[in-house]
Amino acid sequence: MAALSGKIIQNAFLAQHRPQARHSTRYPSDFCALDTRSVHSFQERRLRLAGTSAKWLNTISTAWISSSKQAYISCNAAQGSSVVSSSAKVDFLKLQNGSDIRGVAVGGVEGEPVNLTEPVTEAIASAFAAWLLNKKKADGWRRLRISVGHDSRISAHKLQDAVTLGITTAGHDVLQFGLASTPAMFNSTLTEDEINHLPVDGAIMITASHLPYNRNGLKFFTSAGGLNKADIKDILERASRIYEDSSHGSTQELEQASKGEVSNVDYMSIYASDLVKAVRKSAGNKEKPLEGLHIVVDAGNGAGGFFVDKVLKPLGAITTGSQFLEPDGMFPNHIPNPEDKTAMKAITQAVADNKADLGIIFDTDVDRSAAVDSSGRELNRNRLIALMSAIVLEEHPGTTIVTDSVTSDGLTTFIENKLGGKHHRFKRGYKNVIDEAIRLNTIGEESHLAMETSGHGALKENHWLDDGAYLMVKLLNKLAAARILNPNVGSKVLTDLVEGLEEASVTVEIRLKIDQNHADLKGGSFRDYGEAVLKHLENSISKDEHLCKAPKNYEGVRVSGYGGWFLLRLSLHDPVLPLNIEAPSKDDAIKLGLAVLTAVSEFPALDITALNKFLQQ
Ligand SMILES: O=P(O)(O)OC[C@H]1O[C@H](O)[C@H](O)[C@@H](O)[C@@H]1O
Repeated sequence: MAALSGKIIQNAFLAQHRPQARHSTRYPSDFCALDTRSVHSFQERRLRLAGTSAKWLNTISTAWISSSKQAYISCNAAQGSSVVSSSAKVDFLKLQNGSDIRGVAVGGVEGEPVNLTEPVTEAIASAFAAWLLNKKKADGWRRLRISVGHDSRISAHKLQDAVTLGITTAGHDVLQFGLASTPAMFNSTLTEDEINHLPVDGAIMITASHLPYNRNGLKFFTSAGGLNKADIKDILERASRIYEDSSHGSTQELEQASKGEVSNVDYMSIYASDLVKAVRKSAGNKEKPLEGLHIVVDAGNGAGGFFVDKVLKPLGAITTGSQFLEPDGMFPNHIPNPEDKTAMKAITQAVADNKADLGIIFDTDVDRSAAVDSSGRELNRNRLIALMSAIVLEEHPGTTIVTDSVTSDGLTTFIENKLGGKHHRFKRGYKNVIDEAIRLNTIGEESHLAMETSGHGALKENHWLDDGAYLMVKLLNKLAAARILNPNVGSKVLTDLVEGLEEASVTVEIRLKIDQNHADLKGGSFRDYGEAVLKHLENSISKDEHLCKAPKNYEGVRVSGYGGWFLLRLSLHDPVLPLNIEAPSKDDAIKLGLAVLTAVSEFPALDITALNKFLQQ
């Protein structure tokens, strides 16, 4: 292993810039105009590349980004990364966000310095290749094929170039997919297609999901699924060593550098055609099973626009009124997030304006989704889980549905009493939920669906891939099958499936921040502090006769009372204690909130302003 990663490290700083020369015509030739004969350290060479990228980004900005304000920010973006000094110390581990990598890729936002620079990204990509090679060491040294895709962010192209460089200089080949969805990237590790050199050994998606325009990140996949936290830590540690060691390159090493090839593949067409096939199959192989059905899509200017041209239209659906399909990394219309109220309002409005039968909304990288029925009823959060549970339980009676921790009591009753399934309410985090469903199957408890209220959902039949487009395809399958029997049915088929789901009239999430610099932490971590808050809350609850701790709970403190419930837990990533409350009335919600307030106000490092505000409303 040491020798293997040594080889990668060596190759990584033997960077030459040939891959750019092979890029598609999208790249202006001056982008590759680097003097590869002169010898520079790994970081210096990458800084020169960053400068060149700035020029390139300016050149393409009018095509890539529509408004002048956006073009200005894109220039800023490149400048932000090019000012990083080659001697700057980089804390790679700070870029870890659970099982993803996230950072600031665009400068200009106060207090948010760029930390996901091109040299850093390049080192991470080299490290992923080294990690992947190590995983496949049974095969011996060989050239890997890695697919690279990105969402619509304004830093997408410069990071794509950095990733490509990191992989090719390590001697491996890159398949560039361009604008792609996260699930499609995973899928490319499974697709059998010799002509397009598929499947790939690994895939990298450049995305920061719904986060603001200045962020970006990386997600990694192998055919076994998304990498876990430990893998990401391993990759970041390798990347740090690659970055640090880079100043030791020599002329001779540069001469010997092995370089991978770069090719462009229209993978989204391949991936989308599988979705089309799935819907046709559920409608007895009818060519246009959605003919006459009006479906509007809101891609939020992310990567989901393909769903209209490559999925819905071939299936015969009418898609007029679909909106925000064109990629725009400034997200000028709304945050591409099916949990966001403004985003849901936008798609609901589009359904109403167009008198559509169904609305579909995706997040930026299409691993999450939600729907709206023809009456404007939102099918997201608990309702979407209920709907998917109804579909999956028809196919697999009695199966266990694994969800995140903030799902409602009403959902449990619905799954268990109405649908005859089992609800396993686990932890927050899509990876946690998916891994738990996989674990249940390995210990003999059948589970076919893992879903979060955030709109992440994965099915066993789809390789446990959390794919927002596939979730919507499951809804389309249902519609297509129903229309075989009655060509006039619309989204009522779906709405009827969630009939009987009890919903609280008050649903709120309040996020309580922990001040990490507060003296009350006594030098300890925010996690320790948060745990202490939770312990204290648990004790105080046990003395309150109106409240009852949930008998089974996997994170935080979940309590029933006053006809509703609350959950206080530690955020997966941030120094925050999110508090979810659901209650039949505002009065009941306030009673639950007050029970929390009484316990947590003894912790001065906890900012309870948001809770007080809710209680005083
Ligand atoms: O714990 P929180 O701060 O609420 O964040 C929880 C969320 O974190 C990430 O965004 C994960 O991708 C989600 O799957 C998860 O739901």
